[in-house]
Parts: sequence; structure tokens; C-alpha cells
Amino acid sequence: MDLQDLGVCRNGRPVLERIGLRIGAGEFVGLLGPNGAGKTTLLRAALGLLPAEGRSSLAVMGNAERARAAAFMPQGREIAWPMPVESLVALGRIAHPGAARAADRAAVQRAITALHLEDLRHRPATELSGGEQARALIARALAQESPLLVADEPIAGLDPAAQIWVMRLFARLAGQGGGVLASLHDLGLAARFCTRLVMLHQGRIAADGPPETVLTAANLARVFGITAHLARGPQGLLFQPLDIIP
Ligand SMILES: Nc1ncnc2c1ncn2[C@@H]1O[C@H](COP(=O)(O)OP(=O)(O)OP(=O)(O)O)[C@@H](O)[C@H]1O
Repeated sequence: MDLQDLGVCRNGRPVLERIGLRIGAGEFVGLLGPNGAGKTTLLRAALGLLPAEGRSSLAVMGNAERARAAAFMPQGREIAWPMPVESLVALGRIAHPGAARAADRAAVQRAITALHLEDLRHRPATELSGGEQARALIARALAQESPLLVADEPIAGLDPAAQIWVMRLFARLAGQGGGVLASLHDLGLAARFCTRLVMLHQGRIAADGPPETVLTAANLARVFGITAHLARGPQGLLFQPLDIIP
């Protein structure tokens, strides 16, 4: 994915300005920023779901080509139809109309296993809990088996174990040569699992690089208005928010 000089105005007000971002194979990029910083706007504009200035390599593609290039897990979790979880996950395969049925079934099974949905696969998706619905929607995106996974707050509302295994899954996808771009509010899990962090502040990129270089005291103070402790432990980078800067 390649964004050049991307800009978005809402109601005549710029909410995203001069965004340049290239995400390649093997990267798990965490998109950070306070509420209203422009994370969802960036993800949607990058996918061509919002009118934007500048250029996005995905937005210029036709729908079918884009569906093969990138999967999207949106922030809104509403599931409209009471279809079984398995059928919802299988919707991800629409991106591959010519695929053999066995390939489709295998991709759906892999996604169901990866998101621990075995026991829920025959349940109507509309009757799942919020966290279970989030897992089903991540599985749908995963079943798409596109080289880039774009996810808007994928771990919001998940329990601690599910948050860790979803982050581990995304890190593994990147380790296997995929690309992942996920907006995240949990800076601790972002520090630990992402290969790169992009910090948005008031619609612009304030910092971009490896977690240690982005989660600095100066960036955290300027963008989030917090102090934090950052250290390297046996599990990787450990991040602990400490206080609000008055
Ligand atoms: N439909 C809209 N019309 C007008 N302004 C909008 C619209 N959607 C978003 N905005 C504004 O654009 C800015 C960026 O919103 P966005 O949803 O991208 O933020 P975010 O970083 O994803 O926030 P959050 O962490 O709260 O999800 C905000 O100021 C928001 O009020």
C-alpha cells in the first residue's frame, strides 16, 4: 500500500493532511493516535471508501482487484443478517470468485481455527457477543487471504487472552510475508507486537518507525498528553502508561 500526499476534508474541515505512507510485505504496522486523530479516516481513505485528495495505490483499483489486494475489518461491528458464523466468514471468499470450492473451504476453516470460532461456527452471527462478533469479522477478513490486512481497532472489546492471540496472529501473518495495518488504542500491545508504529496527531503523521523510536517521552507528551514507562523485558518491549500531563 502506498499513500502519497493523502488529504481528507469533512464538512469543509481538513481531518487528514499530507499523509505519506508505504506499507510493505512483512510489516505489522500499528496506527496510533488519540480519539479523533484521523485513524479511521486514514484507513477508509486508503481503501478508497472516502473521497480524498492525493493518491492511494488501493483506491485507484477496481473493486475486484482491491478485494484481492487488501482485506478490511471495519470499526463498526454491526452484522446485519442472522447468518451462521461460518457463512459470514465465507463472505471473505467473494474476493476469489474463480477459486476451487476446496480452497474456499480450507481458507474458511483456517480462519475459524485461527480465531477460535469452532464452537460458534453454526450460531447466527447476530446473536454473538460483541467480542465474538469482532472475532468473526476478523476471521472474515482473514479468509480473504489478501496480502494486506487492514483492521480498524480489531482488539477493541476483546478479552485479554483474545487480544494477545489476535496480536500474535497478526505478527505471525507479517512474519510469513503479509502486511498488516491496524489502528490500536492499546499502546502496550502495539509496542510488544508491531514491527512499526505510525502515530497520528490532528490529522498528520507525528512519528513513524520502530516502536522504541515512536513511543518516546516527547511524542507521548505531545500527542497523548501522558507520561509512560518503556522498557525491554523478556517478552519484548513493555509499555506502561503512568499519568496524565496536567
Ligand atoms: N462523517 C463525518 N463528518 C464530519 N466529521 C467527521 C466524520 N467522521 C469523522 N469526522 C471527524 O474526523 C476526525 C477524525 O475522525 P476519525 O474517526 O478518523 O478519528 P479516529 O482517530 O479514528 O478516532 P477514534 O480513536 O475515536 O476512533 C474527527 O475530528 C471526527 O470528528
